[in-house]
Amino acid sequence: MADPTSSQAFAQRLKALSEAYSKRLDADFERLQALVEQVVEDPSRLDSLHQIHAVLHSLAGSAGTFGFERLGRQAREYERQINGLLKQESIQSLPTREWVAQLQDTLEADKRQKAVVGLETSRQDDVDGEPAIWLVERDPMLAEYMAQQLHSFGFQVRHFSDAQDLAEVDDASPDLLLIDHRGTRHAAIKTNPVDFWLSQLSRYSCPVLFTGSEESFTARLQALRSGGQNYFAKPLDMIKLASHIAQLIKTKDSQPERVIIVEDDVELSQHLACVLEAAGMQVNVFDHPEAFFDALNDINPELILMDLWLPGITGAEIAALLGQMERWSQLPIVYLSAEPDAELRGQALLKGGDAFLEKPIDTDLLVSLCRSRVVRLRRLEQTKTRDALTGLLKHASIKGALQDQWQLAQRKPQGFCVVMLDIDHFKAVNDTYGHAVGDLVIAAVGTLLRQRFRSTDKLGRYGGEEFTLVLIDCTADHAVSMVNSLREDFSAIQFTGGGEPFACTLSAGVVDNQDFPDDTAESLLNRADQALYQAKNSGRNRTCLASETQRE
Ligand SMILES: Nc1nc2c(ncn2[C@@H]2O[C@H](COP(=O)(O)OP(=O)(O)OP(=O)(O)O)[C@@H](O)[C@H]2O)c(=O)[nH]1
Repeated sequence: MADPTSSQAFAQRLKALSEAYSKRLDADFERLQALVEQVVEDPSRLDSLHQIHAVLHSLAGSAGTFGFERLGRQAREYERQINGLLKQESIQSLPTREWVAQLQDTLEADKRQKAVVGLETSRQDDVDGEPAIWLVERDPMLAEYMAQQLHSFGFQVRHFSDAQDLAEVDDASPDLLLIDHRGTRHAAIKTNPVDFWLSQLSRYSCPVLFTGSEESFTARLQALRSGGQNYFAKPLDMIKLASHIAQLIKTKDSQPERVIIVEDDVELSQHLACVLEAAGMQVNVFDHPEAFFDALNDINPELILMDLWLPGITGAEIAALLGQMERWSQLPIVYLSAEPDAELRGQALLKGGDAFLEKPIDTDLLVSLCRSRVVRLRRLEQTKTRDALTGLLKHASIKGALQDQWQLAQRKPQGFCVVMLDIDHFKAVNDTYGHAVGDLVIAAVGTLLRQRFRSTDKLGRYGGEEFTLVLIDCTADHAVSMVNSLREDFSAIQFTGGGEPFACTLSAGVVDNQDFPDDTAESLLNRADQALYQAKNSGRNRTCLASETQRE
């Protein structure tokens, strides 16, 4: 583990933030105490009860995020009880002084054993080109905390303390909006929050995530109806949130859908290709099946649009042949047909295809059908090939991806690099802070990798705390510099376990396929591994290049 003092600026900032929040808690408690006294003296003071509710609501939302988890939970429970009283508009069972005393005790206990399991960072500098998140959060301290943490994953955060400030900004260019569902003083938020957000957000085309203080079905449904792609209840798990954001934002850089059209009407296929390419897809057209079968591996299609009647063969027969090949058996196939015979259509579907698109083809329908089928296929692939903790390719998949890349480079010379990465002294992280904190560290590597590299690169979790990258079209110099920048970012991330901040480092071994033209995929991987061990043996927290050490 890196010496935590190496991130002094961060530690100071974190400490200042934590102290400021503690002060705010003291002020909240004073206020709570005064309000409770008012209600005890005069039980008809519904206004005071409303204010108690507001203080508890704010505590419930923010305390957990700053590490006062039990305090947050207790405040949430009292908030729930007051909600019940407010609904009845009567103060039968008063919020007693005991509540405040209990909250105070919990606060002291949380302070004594502040077991923050979270992630903070010292990374402060804005970098051009980093995805921009616009954050609407009325609690300035929570906003600063969130911004700081998201920054470590390479996001620029612009903070708005109220949705109305957001409305005053002329451009609407964030990559993602992260909004507290109650993040405005506007009166409409109380009466019709869904309509309020729909009208506020109509000019944005980026993904929207909502945060909120309640974890309930209603809160989630409201966020969904307000245009949110997801909802995160406070206290926020910043690693999950950052990982989710990284996935959503990645779509900017995501690969085009790979579509094959098999159609003997050349004008029609060119027209369809033109429409799909204009929608950003990558299209290959074939007018006879042999060439199509030969090209499958290289194109690696995600959808086939198939004419039902081709010279000498039917589209349904091609679908049946594909179904027999393990690699292509799940590939979505859409028949292009003007076939009116329902029985024939039914038989074609039984042989393999998934759907029919009527000729003449409605181009809007064509685009949305292709897109939705590919999205579904990618999701399915994701669950089969991706490691749940990191979202990276699993062991067998990254090895398969390396093999595919190596084969491609045999046919069409292309430079690529293989990188083996390993977290330094990771056993000590597990031993000191527990397996759950270790998992967070592994997950953070996954998120950083997905954030830092292109979608064309292959990123995998080789096993445990070891990662394999296949960087396409990449020279050794470029790979080393990217890995070094990744290592630097990672070492700036400040984790905390058992209340104690700590940082981790990475070691890496890199090999360039062009330095070893006679190597197999397996031996390239071994060379990267040997280079990694050289990095470990020469002090860790560094990158070694195989060509420097192993050229025979
Ligand atoms: N938390 C967690 N730990 C894991 C996981 N997979 C493997 N590990 C642990 O990772 C640790 C790897 O430790 P070692 O191989 O000894 O290496 P190291 O401590 O990182 O030391 P160096 O690599 O030499 O710097 C072992 O303690 C494993 O139990 C996982 O999914 N989660």
